[in-house]
Amino acid sequence: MLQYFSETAPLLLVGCGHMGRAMAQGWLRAGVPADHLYVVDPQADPVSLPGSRADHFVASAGMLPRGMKARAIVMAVKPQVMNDALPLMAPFIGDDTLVLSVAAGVTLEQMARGTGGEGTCVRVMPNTPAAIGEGISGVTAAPGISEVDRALALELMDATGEAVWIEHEDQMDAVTAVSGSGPAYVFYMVECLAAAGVRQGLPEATAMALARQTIIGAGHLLDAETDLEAAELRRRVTSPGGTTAAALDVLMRDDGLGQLMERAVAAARKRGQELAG
Ligand SMILES: NC(=O)C1=CN([C@@H]2O[C@H](COP(=O)(O)OP(=O)(O)OC[C@H]3O[C@@H](n4cnc5c(N)ncnc54)[C@H](OP(=O)(O)O)[C@@H]3O)[C@@H](O)[C@H]2O)C=CC1
Ligand SMILES: O=C(O)[C@@H]1CCC=N1
Repeated sequence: MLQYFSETAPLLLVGCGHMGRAMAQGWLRAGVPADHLYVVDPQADPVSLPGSRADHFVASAGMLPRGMKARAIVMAVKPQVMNDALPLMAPFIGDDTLVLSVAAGVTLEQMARGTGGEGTCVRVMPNTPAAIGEGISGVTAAPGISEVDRALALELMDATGEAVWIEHEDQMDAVTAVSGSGPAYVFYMVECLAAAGVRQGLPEATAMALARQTIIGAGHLLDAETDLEAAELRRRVTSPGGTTAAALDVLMRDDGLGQLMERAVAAARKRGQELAG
């Protein structure tokens, strides 16, 4: 990825909140030199991004070096401010510039309107485990994107974990609902499991320690056992007639977790569609 950027054709991050910072950490870890990374954010706090250059953090686009054309601009602002934020980037978009948006719901068409049709738009849906190189992103663009730009978009997101190309943009709201929002479902699972432990008589701290490490350990096991499906790992916990079977009888019934997850993911996807503007 190093070959794509330079001081005069840098990587420009717009919005360095939870998601923007998580990605920038991944890029710096992947070897993007701090000299080749600029950040625009009203909060502009380089301390939050170790390894970055303080003088490359600016509070507004107007404070970026004049005449600079970015090789890639990654828009990580809220969907609701995208229509205002995109036109401000126009001076930094050249023929060669890739404009990526990670905003839920924001479509390629909306991006093209915001950039005035300049540059090449790419829509991405990452997730926050990107901060530790364990993210997964869905990436899509109009069919005419060049091989080089497609490779750059995938490499940018690969640097934060894995990246998968999504052929049809209309699947991006489903990607958002599964993997973009997904980490929150897992963290809520920790909260619910701990709360259930407390209800069964465990001290709060003990219940949280048990729930937390159970999710961490299960995730690592899933990662380590690459040949085994999640369903097989589940079966290996489940002794016939045992305790897990009793719990799964509750979770797997018709109105159980499967149905609840289906409704939750459908709600997230619908909200993504509503955020398009
Ligand atoms: N959080 C997540 O897990 C994921 C988020 N996303 C997407 O990432 C985007 C950002 O979300 P998230 O990081 O959670 O939000 P945050 O609010 O944490 O970060 C957004 C940042 O952008 C700043 N900002 C606002 N306007 C501008 C502007 N015009 N120029 C530059 N910076 C600006 C905000 O500053 P201020 O606070 O002062 O407004 C804030 O620091 C959203 O579009 C979301 O859909 C995608 C996948 C996962
Ligand atoms: O909640 C949201 O809208 C964003 C998009 C995916 C995760 N967070």
